[in-house]
Amino acid sequence: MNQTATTEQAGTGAQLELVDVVKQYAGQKAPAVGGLSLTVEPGETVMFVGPSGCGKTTSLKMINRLIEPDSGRILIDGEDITAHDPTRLRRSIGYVIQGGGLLPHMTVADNVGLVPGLLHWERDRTAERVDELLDMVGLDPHVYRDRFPKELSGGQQQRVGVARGLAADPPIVLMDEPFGAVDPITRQRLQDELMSIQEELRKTIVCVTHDIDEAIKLGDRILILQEGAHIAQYDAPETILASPADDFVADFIGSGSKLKQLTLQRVGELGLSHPQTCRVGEPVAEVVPRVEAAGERSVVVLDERDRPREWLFLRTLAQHRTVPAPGHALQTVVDHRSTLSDALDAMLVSSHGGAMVTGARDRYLGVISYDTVTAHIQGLQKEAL
Ligand SMILES: Nc1ncnc2c1ncn2[C@@H]1O[C@H](COP(=O)(O)OP(=O)(O)OP(=O)(O)O)[C@@H](O)[C@H]1O
Repeated sequence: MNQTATTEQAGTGAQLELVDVVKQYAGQKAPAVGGLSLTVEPGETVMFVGPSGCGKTTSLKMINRLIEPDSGRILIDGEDITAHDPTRLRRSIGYVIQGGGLLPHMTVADNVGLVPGLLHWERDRTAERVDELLDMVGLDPHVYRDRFPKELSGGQQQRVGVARGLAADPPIVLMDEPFGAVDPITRQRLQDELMSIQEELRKTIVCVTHDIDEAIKLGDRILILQEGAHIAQYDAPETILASPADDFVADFIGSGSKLKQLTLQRVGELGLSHPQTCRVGEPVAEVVPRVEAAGERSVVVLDERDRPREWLFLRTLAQHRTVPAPGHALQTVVDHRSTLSDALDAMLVSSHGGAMVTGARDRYLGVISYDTVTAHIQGLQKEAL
């Protein structure tokens, strides 16, 4: 394990239980949430999906009492939190919203350190935690901690929002359409990052989304709700795809569920190849013979923290004396927990017929080739016949 992960290892998730929770807004004929009961196990990620207005957000916000339930009980590790002081409760549950919800007049560090500050953490401890979290969500603390939200891209703001939700190491994190406001490629990167963070932290995460593919990708279980927050199905994605409980669920997940298997299959489950690598700053005169001796025409460039920075043809590399550090962001990198459909997207912009694959903290693991993915898809298609 890496050196910065020590403080989070204790922070595993708590069990969350809703028992017959009801909410009816004034002036509404029927309850928005008409008696919802469910259990989320410690460390589990549960995705809430369902048609617009079915009560997803209301259900989520009752968990941290941003909305007060009319009746029912909400238990964290068996303890009824409806009796708790709501402000204290909200500090103990992480909350991530669309766009990040950052306070514009506060720096990135102050935004992330907000809840630790309210909990009276020592300043040094907060500062250390802020840097650790920025690093975890893929933002270099030295570059970003003193910036203001308006100096960040939408994806970066959302990353800060995720860091803020995790700052006080809460056992439960609620997310409301966390990646709804960013473009598809950024969204995919953020989803990948969340998966690798979750692999490390095992928080209990409840996340509302409109996107069934996102639910399939991120969820250990998916809660499909009908109007009034009535449960249509609550199961693992594989089960929902293979055996939808009824026509409502079948319609909701849509056609092409074989294709959705692609959304389920992870890059890390297929074989990776291991082409030659080199380091930023290494003399090109040493790299080229090594790569040529291996019979290869290109080389993966890693930085000092083992992160892939570039995938270069030798003819391009030969124009330099030392291996250069590219300034641009890479499109052809996928997390090992990314889905095959994400990998295919990344490969479409690659001239190497593949994508570089990373593990925890963006460390390089190997390369997945277009041929491996297409052979796998053909296998799936044969099985489906
Ligand atoms: N403050 C409110 N006052 C009155 N009715 C409300 C209020 N908030 C939500 N509702 C109603 O309660 C029902 C559930 O709303 P909720 O926002 O929980 O649904 P949702 O599934 O999250 O919807 P969406 O997917 O569109 O965000 C809807 O009929 C909505 O119109």
